[in-house]
Amino acid sequence: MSRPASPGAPSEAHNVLAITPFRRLWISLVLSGLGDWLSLLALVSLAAIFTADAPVLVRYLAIGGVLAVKLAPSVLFSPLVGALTDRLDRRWTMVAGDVLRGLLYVSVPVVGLLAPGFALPWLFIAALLAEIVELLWTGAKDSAVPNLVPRKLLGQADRLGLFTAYGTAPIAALLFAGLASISNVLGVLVPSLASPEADIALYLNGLLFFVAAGIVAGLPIPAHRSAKDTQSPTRDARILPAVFQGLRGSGDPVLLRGLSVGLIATVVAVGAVIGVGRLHAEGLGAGNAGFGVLFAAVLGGMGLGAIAGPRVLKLFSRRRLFGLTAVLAGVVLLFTGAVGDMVLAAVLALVLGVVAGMAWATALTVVTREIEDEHRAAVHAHLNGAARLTLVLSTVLAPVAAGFIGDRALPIGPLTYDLRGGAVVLMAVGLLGVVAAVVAHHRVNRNDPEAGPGLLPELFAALRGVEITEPVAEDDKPSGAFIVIEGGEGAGKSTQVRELTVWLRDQGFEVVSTRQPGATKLGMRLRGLLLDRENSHITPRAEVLLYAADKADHVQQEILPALRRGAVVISDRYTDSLLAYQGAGRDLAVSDIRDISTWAVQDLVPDLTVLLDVRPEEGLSRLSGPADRIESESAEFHDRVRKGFLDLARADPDRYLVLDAREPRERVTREIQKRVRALLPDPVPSASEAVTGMIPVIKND
Ligand SMILES: Nc1ncnc2c1ncn2[C@@H]1O[C@H](COP(=O)(O)OP(=O)(O)OP(=O)(O)O)[C@@H](O)[C@H]1O
Ligand SMILES: Cc1cn([C@H]2C[C@H](O)[C@@H](COP(=O)(O)O)O2)c(=O)[nH]c1=O
Repeated sequence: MSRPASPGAPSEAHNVLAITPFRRLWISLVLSGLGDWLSLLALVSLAAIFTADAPVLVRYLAIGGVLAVKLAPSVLFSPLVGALTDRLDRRWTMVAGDVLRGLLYVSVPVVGLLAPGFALPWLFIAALLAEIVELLWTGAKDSAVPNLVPRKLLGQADRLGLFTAYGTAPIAALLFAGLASISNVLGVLVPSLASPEADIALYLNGLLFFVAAGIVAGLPIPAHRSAKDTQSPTRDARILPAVFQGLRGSGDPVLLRGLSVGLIATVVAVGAVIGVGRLHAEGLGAGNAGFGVLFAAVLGGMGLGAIAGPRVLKLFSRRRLFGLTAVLAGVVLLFTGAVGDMVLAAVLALVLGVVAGMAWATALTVVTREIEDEHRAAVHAHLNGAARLTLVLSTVLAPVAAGFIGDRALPIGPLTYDLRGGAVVLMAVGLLGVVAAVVAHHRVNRNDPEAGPGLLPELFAALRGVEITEPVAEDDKPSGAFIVIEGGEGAGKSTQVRELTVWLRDQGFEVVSTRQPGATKLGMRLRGLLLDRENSHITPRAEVLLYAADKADHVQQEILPALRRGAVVISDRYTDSLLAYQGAGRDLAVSDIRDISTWAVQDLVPDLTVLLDVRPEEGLSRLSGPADRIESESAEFHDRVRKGFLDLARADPDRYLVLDAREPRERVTREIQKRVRALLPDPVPSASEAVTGMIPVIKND
């Protein structure tokens, strides 16, 4: 008799933390994550303390140097160590990595005590060595995870890993601020400590790493990667190629560039606070404790913003929300630099973190909703890489810039204003961030399918929880062009929608390619219902209404807004499918269905309908995969549908282009281009087909 698997068995678990070995690994990751962030804060503070009597330029350069040594290697070199760590024993690499890092961090205050003259150089050497060790440790950890977690839970483990890596930052910062605020007591209790808060933080750090090593030593991690091992998704992709290739790969480069610029602006704002935070807090009279609070505020705020982002203002366009939060981040940073009060600066840093986190989460929502499946992974990698790279650069360069600006006293009449380098950097980055975010906002919102009539009315309505619906005024005729590709199953509609979209975009037109059913959120659900073969019980009238509901939502939410902006909308199927499939195919009165569909689509008639005509047997034979509910209808049904389409075209020949879909697809494409060229308000000259830089504008007549 077979025994059921125990609830803790990896293959049975639904929550990755229910797997005991992974849970233990995770605890060790929390400890080493805390240690890592604590070491960053302590080393930056020590660099400031060791250079306390030096000119401000030297102090800022020392801080910039510590940040560069701590942050740059993991972003730039982590993909390179993957191959090396595959050859090392993973468990012992992690154990040795934790022990070595612990020893290196503990050595910094010890050397400071024994050889004060060598304290600063050793701080850099120890930090660099610890980062090199961390690279190997991370490689081993990434390839250990798939051994402890079944493949289906790797995504969950990856998300938890990311959450742990960043979530420990504000906790470590608060811990550091706590230690700093009792530094006087610590100094009295342990008089041998040169800089009590930083020294204690580094000793604590060592302890955290040693405990983490002890936990990992007991984990059942096979020594080497085996052929069947899945690679953990946490392993870093190469950042630079991801940044540049992702930018090229998207179907909507204007949107992607806008998202990149806006995100970079917010990330640079956060990096600037971290980079100049230590000496800025000192200028505000708060020292190490103030630095810890600023750090915790900005990174903790980011976490809160990232969680809150998808939940706030649900009725407000995500693209607009992204633009607004990016602009707000710049404005808040400007004030963070300008205020001369530590408490206010900390509150503003928290707000900055929240809006930056919201901008990040909102950008991801836009990508998930609007970037085509085949480009999405590349776009995610691009945004991730660009954000990490700019975070490191801005964190390192902000203190360098502040050092060169220096601290000055500006005489203003009888008063003097203390202008500190850190504050100037924060204000300048804030100002530049506002400009960059405004540009990003314009780019991202150029083709927003969700946007209401005006930003402020939409924002106020969303704040009140009311959705704004735009009435179609008589004189508010859409100015774009609406092209529909119709036909039976497998006629080549999607192929031709794709070709036409690329061709028109190359000519500089704004193109929205879409389909029925399934373009909106509701539409996707309806599509699932309508095409599921299990739903054989759907009655013909209900079917008409479900398809009509998809059309109503689609026209209101996507097609009309795009046409009003002047875009060319290309839809794979539209109302003629309803008339042909449900009217002719199901044998319902076509006139009834026409009334329902005209009402649903607010009388919107395409400027051109291309009918790709093919015998149903031939069209269906082109399709791969199991037939859906409609495809698996009888041959007679599909014959009636084909006849229904041809009857519609015959009744309105001016609006239709009927093409033989058995022709080679390139010829079909050329015929469609010929007809579309004549239709567009500013026709594309035949000679310009190879010219991609030309941007004809669709004008209002
Ligand atoms: N003119 C053509 N001649 C031969 N095959 C074609 C032609 N056009 C498209 N195809 C192929 O037929 C298959 C179906 O094409 P496509 O997905 O574009 O059809 P469709 O009409 O959108 O299908 P569906 O009814 O499922 O939406 C694809 O494999 C495509 O490559
Ligand atoms: C719009 C519309 C569609 N149908 C049918 C036609 C197809 O079988 C499916 C849609 O899937 P495809 O990917 O476009 O092939 O739905 C319909 O019966 N009525 C309609 O209005």
